[in-house]
Amino acid sequence: MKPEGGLSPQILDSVADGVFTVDHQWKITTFNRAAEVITGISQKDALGCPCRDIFHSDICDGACILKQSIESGRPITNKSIHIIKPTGEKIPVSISAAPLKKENGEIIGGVETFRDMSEVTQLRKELQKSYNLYDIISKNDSMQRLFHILPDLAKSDSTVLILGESGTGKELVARAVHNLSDRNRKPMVVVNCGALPDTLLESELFGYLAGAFTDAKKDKPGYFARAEGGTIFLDEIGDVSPALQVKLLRVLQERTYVPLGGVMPVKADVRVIAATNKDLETLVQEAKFRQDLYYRINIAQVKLPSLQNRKEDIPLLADHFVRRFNHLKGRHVLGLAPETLAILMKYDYPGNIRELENIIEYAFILCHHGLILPEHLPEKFQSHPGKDLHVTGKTFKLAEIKKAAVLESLNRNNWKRMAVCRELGISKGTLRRMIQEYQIVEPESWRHHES
Ligand SMILES: Nc1ncnc2c1ncn2[C@@H]1O[C@H](COP(=O)(O)OP(=O)(O)OP(=O)(O)O)[C@@H](O)[C@H]1O
Repeated sequence: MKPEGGLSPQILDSVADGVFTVDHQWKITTFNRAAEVITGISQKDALGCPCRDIFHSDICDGACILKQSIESGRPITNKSIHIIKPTGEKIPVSISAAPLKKENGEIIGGVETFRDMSEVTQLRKELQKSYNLYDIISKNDSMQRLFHILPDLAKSDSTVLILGESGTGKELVARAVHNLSDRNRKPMVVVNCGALPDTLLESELFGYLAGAFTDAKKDKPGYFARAEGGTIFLDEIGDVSPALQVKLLRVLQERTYVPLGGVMPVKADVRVIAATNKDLETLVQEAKFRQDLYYRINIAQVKLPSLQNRKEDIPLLADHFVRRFNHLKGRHVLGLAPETLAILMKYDYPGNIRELENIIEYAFILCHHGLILPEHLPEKFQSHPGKDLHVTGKTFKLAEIKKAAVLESLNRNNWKRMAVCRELGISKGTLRRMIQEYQIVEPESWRHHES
């Protein structure tokens, strides 16, 4: 029998993709052979069931693509989601949805096709393994070369100098060198040399003995002592004063240092990794950085490219941060919508990877499930603030987006306003003003609840 909407079961069964149709009550009216194979549910059991009972997908609550397509009257293609089989197995699928129309144009339900992506996902995972070394993610050529040499560099025990703009992953690379080295059972101590005044930095690095100064009641070990047997990471080495540079040179040359207030040198079995976002050669020419120290630390040099120069990494890194924040915040955000990725690919990232990470963290404030859309990005990406935004072909006003975010959060949190403020990161006063401005009315059913 040919179901309403004109889809012939014989033709559908010869299609390799899963196909099903639903009526206005989301009850399944067609379910082809491939759908049976992918879901593990027979056509007999599926027909007449609400589609969410069959697919248990991560978008059934809230971000249903089929619903969006039926409501907008437009097809939606190639969205990646997961469905859950009766065995509990989670299957990655790529889905497309379209409204199902009668010949007179009346919408009578929807049709969805889905493709099993398990094999592709497995292959992608294997490929991604080669794009990942101790949480450093990159497919960029120069980074791939770095991945290749890093294990040998780590084992060599020599001093490493890491150069790169702020936020390019210098500390991450230092950690990988430490973890890949034979010192990995001992600590890696991180020192931000630019953050402390000179005298304090010296006592923090080398420690002091009781009586070294008025407040020194007892001996205090410094960072070098704490890193004994392990690694010290001297970040912002370009900011160290000339006086302290002499003392660092001594540690590197003689492997000893003298704590403040002491006379006897103490042995230091510590590997030094230094990093800077400054141009050390220029500092040497300007006599602001000692040449002999520069030669001592510049034995093995690692240069990290800016994100601007490895834009091919943006999709990988964005995916990585989505996974990380899903894990940290217990969410099920699916990833970036193609139009969001297009916006992020065009941006310059003066703050490099740290800035991309912050952008994704911000998007998690507004996006709770489904895909990260352009309106979830920080204000600077909203191309015409106050004017219309174009999202997936539909036109929204910025105010409409904010209203939708507030309304969605109120409903999600059962109109508990404190919870909404926490979720959206706004004050109670701001929420009150937004409710008034957007004329949001609390439904009758919640009035008697505490808010
Ligand atoms: N290649 C990468 N893959 C995954 N995450 C990265 C990568 N590079 C940097 N990050 C992340 O970006 C953030 C900044 O990295 P990191 O602190 O290592 O940069 P940095 O160059 O040391 O910055 P600064 O010079 O400001 O100290 C961290 O959260 C780090 O985990």
